[in-house]
Amino acid sequence: MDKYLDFKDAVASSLGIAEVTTLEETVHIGDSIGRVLAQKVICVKNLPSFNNSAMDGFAIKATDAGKRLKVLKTILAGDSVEATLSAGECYKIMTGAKVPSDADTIIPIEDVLDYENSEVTIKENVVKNSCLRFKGEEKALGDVLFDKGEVITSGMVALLASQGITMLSLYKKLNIAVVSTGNELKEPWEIASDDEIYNCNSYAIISLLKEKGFNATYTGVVPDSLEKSVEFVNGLKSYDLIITTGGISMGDADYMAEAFERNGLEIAFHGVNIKPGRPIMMGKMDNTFVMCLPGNPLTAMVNMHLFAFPVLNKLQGSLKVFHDVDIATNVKAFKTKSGRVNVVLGSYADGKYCVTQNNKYGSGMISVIDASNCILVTDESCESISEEDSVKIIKFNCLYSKDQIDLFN
Ligand SMILES: Nc1nc2c(c(=O)[nH]1)N[C@H]1C(S)=C(S)[C@@H](COP(=O)(O)OP(=O)(O)OC[C@H]3O[C@@H](n4cnc5c(N)ncnc54)[C@H](O)[C@@H]3O)O[C@H]1N2
Ligand code: MOO
Repeated sequence: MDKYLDFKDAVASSLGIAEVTTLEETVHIGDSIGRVLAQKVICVKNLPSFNNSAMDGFAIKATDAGKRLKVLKTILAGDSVEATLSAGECYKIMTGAKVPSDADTIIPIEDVLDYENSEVTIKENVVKNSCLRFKGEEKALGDVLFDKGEVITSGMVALLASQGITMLSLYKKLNIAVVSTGNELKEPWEIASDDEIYNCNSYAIISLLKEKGFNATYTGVVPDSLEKSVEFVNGLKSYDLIITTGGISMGDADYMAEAFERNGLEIAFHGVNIKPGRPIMMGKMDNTFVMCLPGNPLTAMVNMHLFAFPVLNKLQGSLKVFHDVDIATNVKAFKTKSGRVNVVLGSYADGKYCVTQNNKYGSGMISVIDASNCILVTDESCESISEEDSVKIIKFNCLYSKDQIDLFN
């Protein structure tokens, strides 16, 4: 960790080595929400698949405008119909019902002049084809509905179901190991003395991964021993991704970098010119992506939001890799230290961003993560953000974008 890498280079480098998972599985559309498509989806049923009425009313020929017509029959949604109109006739028709080929216009029931004894008078001004939905006008056979890499939304499920498509090829969910390090850690269900602390990182990270649609397995705490760390890491090689916290800085018990290197890790970077998160390390060990985050709880969570999710999105096969930002008005001025990238915790509501604790908090703190719902990133030249400044923020529950957006303020 001799030289700290530029933030943008670190992001580019981590995304550069992240390869989309190759494993796929077939999943029912009912269980597909938030998952990533591993196939293209082509339109197999015209949408709509027959000409139909958009309103309850009368199906007429536009040339019969102004005439009094006999209502030949009533067509309900689902009825099969044949063209049987004679001169001076029309159909009564319901929303969604098939329009016979001898009618070209629908007049809503509230727009006819009078309707009694199976006869109806049509107004003079009639626009041909009005209130008629044409076969294939929305999507036609052979159209590409979705590309590989789209993340399934409820709107997509509606379209898939409307096509009679129930089973999808999706990328298998990544197999993620979440690891903590350090002899000082006790699990939350154990008794911790005053000299010991509870492991909060693993539980927080797994919860955050779940919030964003990923699954993860907690694989335990690596003790402060190089030998044991090497052995522990060796046992994690079947995972697609390993996320560790702690043991990655310069302390006497910081063994993570060496333990992974001894297991064949190719380091993409170790140390980034950013606060919090300076000691972060990423790399690849054969086909396993490795993220070693600093142990400070605030740093670990902020690094997850900023560094981890773009990589996770790419590994999972999503086309939407990059953070989407929201624009907010800053309500309270605050200072940042120039010469490095800063990640500033804050709260967003009603179009406004408010910095957490005047940006005066330590990386070891835990409560400030809960007191915030977004981050803001400042570049190396930034020394302060003023009241009323328009700022770019990344919400903890942000969406992701296909395009890389400049995050800096
Ligand atoms: N001489 C230097 N010292 C430090 C530097 C540096 O550049 N030079 N960097 C500092 C920065 S920045 C950070 S961040 C920390 C990160 O250090 P590590 O990643 O090695 O983390 P640890 O030392 O193992 O732990 C730090 C802190 O976090 C607590 N921790 C660790 N794991 C958990 C967990 N699962 N749940 C709750 N808390 C955890 C741990 O007890 C420590 O208090 O290094 C600075 N030092
Ligand atoms: O990454 Mo550390 O948390 O900057 O103190």
